[in-house]
Amino acid sequence: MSSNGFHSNASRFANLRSLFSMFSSDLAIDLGTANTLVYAKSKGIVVNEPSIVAINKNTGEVEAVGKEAKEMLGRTPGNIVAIKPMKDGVIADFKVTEKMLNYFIQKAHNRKMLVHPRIVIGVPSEITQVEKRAVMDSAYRAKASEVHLVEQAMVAAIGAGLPITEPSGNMVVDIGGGTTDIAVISLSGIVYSRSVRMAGNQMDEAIMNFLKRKYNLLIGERTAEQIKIELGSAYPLDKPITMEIKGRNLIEGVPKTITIDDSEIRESLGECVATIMNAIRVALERTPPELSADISDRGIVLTGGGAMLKNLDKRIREETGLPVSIADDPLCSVVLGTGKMLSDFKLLRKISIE
Ligand SMILES: Nc1ncnc2c1ncn2[C@@H]1O[C@H](COP(=O)(O)OP(=O)(O)OP(=O)(O)O)[C@@H](O)[C@H]1O
Repeated sequence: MSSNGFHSNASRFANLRSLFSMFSSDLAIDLGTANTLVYAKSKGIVVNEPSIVAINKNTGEVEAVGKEAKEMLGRTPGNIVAIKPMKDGVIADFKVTEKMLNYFIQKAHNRKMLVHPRIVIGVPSEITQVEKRAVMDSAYRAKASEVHLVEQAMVAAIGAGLPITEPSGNMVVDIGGGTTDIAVISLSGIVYSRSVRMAGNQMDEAIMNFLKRKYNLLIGERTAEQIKIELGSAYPLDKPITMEIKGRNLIEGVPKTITIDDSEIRESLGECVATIMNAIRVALERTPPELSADISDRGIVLTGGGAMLKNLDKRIREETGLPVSIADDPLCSVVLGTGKMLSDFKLLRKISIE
């Protein structure tokens, strides 16, 4: 063979290989109520943005997605609406979810139009058949070649590094934006799982309602979330903290600033935290005794953004008497666990829920 022939064969091979890798750029997605994260095989997390889309009402065109759209939340002019297409962990607005998914998939692939990835998506455990279909159809329409669904709590446990393939009990509580997913896992199987529609978003709403009721102060969603993150807690703090809050007085109709402390916000979150505590208690009651013994040794692992609510771990420890730990990177546990499935098809087949 001439050296030219060799070179052209070699370069053809290289082209084929790069074409193949382009087509095999599989993705793992945590399609969350609050945030969508995308993990690309061999690259890691390539998208981590709020699940928000800004749409121009006149043209129907997407104006912005993710971080840029979040900036617009509550500040849009009349012709633009900022939409959160996911509610309670599932699709509330099919069309907008599809647009968002399509945008993030293109972004993950640097806008190479020809890519048809296999996609693994983490969904809440109590998702209905109709909701499952909707998630899958959105991914297929966003040009996926294959779509697999996995339970968020299962992949959160994998992402948090729990030894889920061993014959011993592991308990994970994933507190996201729309749902809290609780699971007891052993031998790669879910022994018990429950998804309650009580998580970060409902905490934001509780703060908004509390300030409206007690101080006649109207605040936006973004401010409520900031208050929760800075001041919110589930158990008394060692050092009390206060915060200045700006909003609109409902009676006078003018901007107003008030100062509140952590105890008031803890009180406003009381019902939300109690609902999560109750779901954990029920999960512990329904766990078979052998696995209960494992859990009392290993404890409960918390994942999801809500796991970072101040002293939530302490509150769960106090009320259950069990060891409680927070995953190293709670906001990324689901996508990291889902990402691991891209190179472990045997485990994926076992845990896939379609
Ligand atoms: N430090 C913090 N304290 C309390 N809550 C927090 C903190 N940081 C983030 N959060 C909350 O975590 C939530 C987002 O968590 P996450 O990204 O895990 O949810 P998600 O996957 O989008 O939702 P879901 O799993 O319900 O679909 C938001 O409600 C956010 O306000």
